[in-house]
Amino acid sequence: MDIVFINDLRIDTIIGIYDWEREVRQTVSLDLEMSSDIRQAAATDDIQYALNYKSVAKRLIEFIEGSEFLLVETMAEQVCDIVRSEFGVAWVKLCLRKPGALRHSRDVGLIIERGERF
Ligand SMILES: Nc1nc2c(c(=O)[nH]1)N=C([C@H](O)[C@@H](O)CO)CN2
Repeated sequence: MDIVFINDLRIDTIIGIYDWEREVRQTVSLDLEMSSDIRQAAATDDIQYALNYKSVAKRLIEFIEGSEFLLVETMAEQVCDIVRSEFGVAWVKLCLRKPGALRHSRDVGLIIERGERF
């Protein structure tokens, strides 16, 4: 299985359960691994046969900048839904970080995998 990845995609958004978090935008960081058979893109050298990481990033930036989730769990599920349903990705692994959210820790967050790994 081939993987197209995006690391440390940083996006400012409203996220969190506390009152102050509903007022101040915070940064979340996404690492994404997406299954993609790269052979046709490699054989043709044509972007139309590739999973375009720029298009994925643009869509996720637009989505997350406009969102106001309470939990990182909800954001993570919806990000994976978008990647799978809009970009035809069979399997995705997402690490979503919320830097500075917990005192004494660099970041917190979660790692989820959705779909079938071929
Ligand atoms: N499992 C989770 N735990 C917590 C979350 C969350 O989204 N998922 N959120 C918070 C607060 O918003 C926190 O990030 C503020 O410091 C606490 N725990």
